[in-house]
Amino acid sequence: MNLTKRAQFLRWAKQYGDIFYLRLGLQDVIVLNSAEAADDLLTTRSRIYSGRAAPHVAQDILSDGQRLLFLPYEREWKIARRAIATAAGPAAAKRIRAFQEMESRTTIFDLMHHKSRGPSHVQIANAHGVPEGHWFHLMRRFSNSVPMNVAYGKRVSRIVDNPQMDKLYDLVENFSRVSQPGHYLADVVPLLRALPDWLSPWRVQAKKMHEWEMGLFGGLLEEEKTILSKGAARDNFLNTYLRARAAGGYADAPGNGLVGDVWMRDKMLAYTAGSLLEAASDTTATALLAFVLAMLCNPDILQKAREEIDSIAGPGRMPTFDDVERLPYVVGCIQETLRCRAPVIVGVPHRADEDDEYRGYHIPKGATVIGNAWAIHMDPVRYPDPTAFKPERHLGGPALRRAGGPDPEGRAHYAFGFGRRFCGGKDVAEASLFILCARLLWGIDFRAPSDPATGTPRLPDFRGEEGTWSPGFISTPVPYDVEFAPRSAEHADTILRSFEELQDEWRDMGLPGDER
Ligand code: HEM
Repeated sequence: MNLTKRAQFLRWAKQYGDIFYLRLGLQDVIVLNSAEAADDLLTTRSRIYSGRAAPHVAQDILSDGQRLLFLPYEREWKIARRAIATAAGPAAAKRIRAFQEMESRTTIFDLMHHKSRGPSHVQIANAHGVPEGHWFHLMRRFSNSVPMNVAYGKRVSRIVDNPQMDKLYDLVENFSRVSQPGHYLADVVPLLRALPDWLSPWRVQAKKMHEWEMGLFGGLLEEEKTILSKGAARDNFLNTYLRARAAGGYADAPGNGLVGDVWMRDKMLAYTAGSLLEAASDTTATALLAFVLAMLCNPDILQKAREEIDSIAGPGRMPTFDDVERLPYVVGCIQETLRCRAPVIVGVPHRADEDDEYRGYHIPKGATVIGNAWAIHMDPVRYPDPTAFKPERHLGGPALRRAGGPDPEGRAHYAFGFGRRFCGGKDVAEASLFILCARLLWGIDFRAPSDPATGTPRLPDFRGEEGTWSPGFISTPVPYDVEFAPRSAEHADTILRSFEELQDEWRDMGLPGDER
């Protein structure tokens, strides 16, 4: 969604109240702008509102109907989602913490050594328009390495020359662009779908994009199958699934959809594993980049968060997951980042699968229903002074601080969505954010470079809109420069020692060490 449309949505929310109706082409669209309306429909009545209003070109052609995010609320989605829960649900998230802990040590080491390469590096734009050598890539490496490990048992060990990671970020950006409502006329005018290929360049283009996506997702599936054919049983989503499917009698299951009504066939499996990658990488990276910006724009809050960390961990010891209950203000900073700038800024649209009535309005079957996270997060009743960054809003006890879940009571924010379509990796995401943000605050001094002419920090405005955040489905900060350094010689020593020990730990796990 571009900036103008986003601003328009908020203006309409202010003008027309917490629920309004739009017509986009032939599509009925209902926008829910308050927590109450979104909870009432998307959570309490989730039996009706868990479908997806999938754009025809992005789902039926580009994804060949296999992308989890846009699957209708039917059998295929339930099977895929159950499989994801075993790999990234709350129980799995506890196991994944060990890997996140290790990757955070690498990232802290990388940040400590990061040097901006000066103005010339800005010329070489890498994946997603981020300059080569920019610190954004350090956060993206971390955010991509976690789901790479969950889905495929791999890790991203380099900070440059990661073709699979670059392609993934390109793929997410492309998908985010082409799945915008109305991007293709054929999305809103179904008659056009009957035209032959020679009159439908959009279809030919989308089929090519599908082949390009399968180059990544299908290639990763084939790699894992080859590993498995040599007898290697590994503890990752694909390997575990392929073994279970073989035990269920379907070692080979080419094609789309399900086999035996229970198992995903290959293409669906490739897309489901790929969904883990695409759902986890850019969202987590965006939250991390927004967190750093929020801290830089609010030095008093940064100072307070540091003091909390310093009160529990000295320079000789990094904070760990066991410290989470003792760091409520740091957790509050993370929650407040997600509230002020939810990465999926207006949420992923749901679909009404039946006719319904709500507060005297008729909601027709097939309507797109949007839980507008942005408007909910800017509601001055729920969040007084909503544009201000106030971590203390979230200090209301463990449930409120940690919540973000499908429970409508006491939620800190709605950045992870609604009801049965609620984010499939929320616990993994929260753990990634906690461990990296806590360690960043603990060990690294970070500041915006000063403008040589004025002497003031050169920084986009966290509360601004134009020029700070990218347009699109995922609203990420545009690249901004930061200078990083260890907070003290003792902190540097701890980070270095931990990084050196880590190399043996990677080897023991059969994973590549950090190539620096
Ligand atoms: C800060 C990080 C993240 C944010 C803000 C985020 C947010 C979201 C949102 C808003 C949705 C759509 C919910 C709805 O339709 O109401 C979603 C879906 C999903 N997320 Fe996340 N997510 C994050 C990280 C992750 C991670 C780390 C994983 C996996 C390890 C993950 C897996 C998924 C999956 C599989 C879905 C698809 C749900 C479906 O359509 O059934 N997400 N996420």
